[in-house]
Amino acid sequence: MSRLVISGVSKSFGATRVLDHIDLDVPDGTAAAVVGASGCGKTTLLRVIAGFEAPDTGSVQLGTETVVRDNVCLPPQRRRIGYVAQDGALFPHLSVADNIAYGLDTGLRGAAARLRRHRDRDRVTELLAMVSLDPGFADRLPHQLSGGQQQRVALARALARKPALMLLDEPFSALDTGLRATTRQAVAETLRAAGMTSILVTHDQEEALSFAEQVAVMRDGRFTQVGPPQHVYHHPADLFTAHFLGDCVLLDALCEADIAKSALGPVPVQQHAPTGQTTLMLRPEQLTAQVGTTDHPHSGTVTEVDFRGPDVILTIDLAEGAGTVKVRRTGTQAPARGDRVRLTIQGTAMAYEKS
Ligand SMILES: Nc1ncnc2c1ncn2[C@@H]1O[C@H](COP(=O)(O)OP(=O)(O)OP(=O)(O)O)[C@@H](O)[C@H]1O
Repeated sequence: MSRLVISGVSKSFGATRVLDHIDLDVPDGTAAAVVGASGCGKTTLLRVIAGFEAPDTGSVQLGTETVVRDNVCLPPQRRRIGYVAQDGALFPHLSVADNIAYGLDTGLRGAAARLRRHRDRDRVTELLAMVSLDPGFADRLPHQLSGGQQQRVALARALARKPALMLLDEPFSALDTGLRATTRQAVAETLRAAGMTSILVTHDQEEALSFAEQVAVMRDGRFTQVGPPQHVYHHPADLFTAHFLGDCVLLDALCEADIAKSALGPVPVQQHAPTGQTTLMLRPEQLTAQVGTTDHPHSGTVTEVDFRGPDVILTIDLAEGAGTVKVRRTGTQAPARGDRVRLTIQGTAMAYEKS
């Protein structure tokens, strides 16, 4: 069992509070992603879990073991936790096999260690297979691998100790877009196949949403929201979280009995939404723009077409100066600049009290 439960963890450096009452429950064998802007405290949280920093207050429980509470603080090497850093941190002078075998090291040195590593060769091959690397990579040096391959070796090294929990600190951020997505998928599959509990720290919302069963959005050392990716994306707790997780369409709306009336007509909103003047939030893919209707009340004019490959983002000026909205459309047969379009909303919107 390797459920991770973090309760009331706070940490200050001098007068600056970097973690402020953090609670997180990661069920056994699942992945959580902590996403937030640079400097919000993500790495510090991982360092507290790993044992490189002691929190001022709070507790960390891994499986049946309390690794931090009050005066108890297990040293990192006794925590059964693997850590993969942003740059992989492989030893440049050691081969791939020796880098991985280092993770298997039991403290033996010299000839005994060499003998041990030789015996561990089979395990190295097994670990390379786990991270989808050919056994032929074993004798290469890290600089003879691509960035994505290096990160897989780093993961294999961390897996070698069979940790109960894997911590991943922005492990894909140095990779270019294509490699990033494939490496992320490979790592997620490896961890899933191993049934390992994990936490990924990232500043990339798409990465967080695709990687984990649970996403925690961090702002200034606090979680603004923790929940399944689809829920936090479609029902963000506040406008900060909404903006952080993706593009937003914002409209003024009058809200009553969980229906909001805006320039685009009435739309259902979340249960127990605020009443009166609100700010309405939709995702751009919730709007459809149909060309050719000129006199419909919920129409507008396309003023910008931002081509992004698989889709385009249309900027549309609403009729009667009611504002501007952004609409996501597939790239084929998208409206052109100057087209008049009729707008309709799909699904439920989120209404927030006007700030
Ligand atoms: N040992 C330390 N001593 C003093 N301040 C620190 C220390 N470690 C981190 N900080 C500060 O704590 C804050 C949070 O740092 P942290 O590295 O946790 O942020 P982060 O969200 O991981 O950022 P990034 O995405 O840029 O890595 C920062 O303002 C940082 O300068």
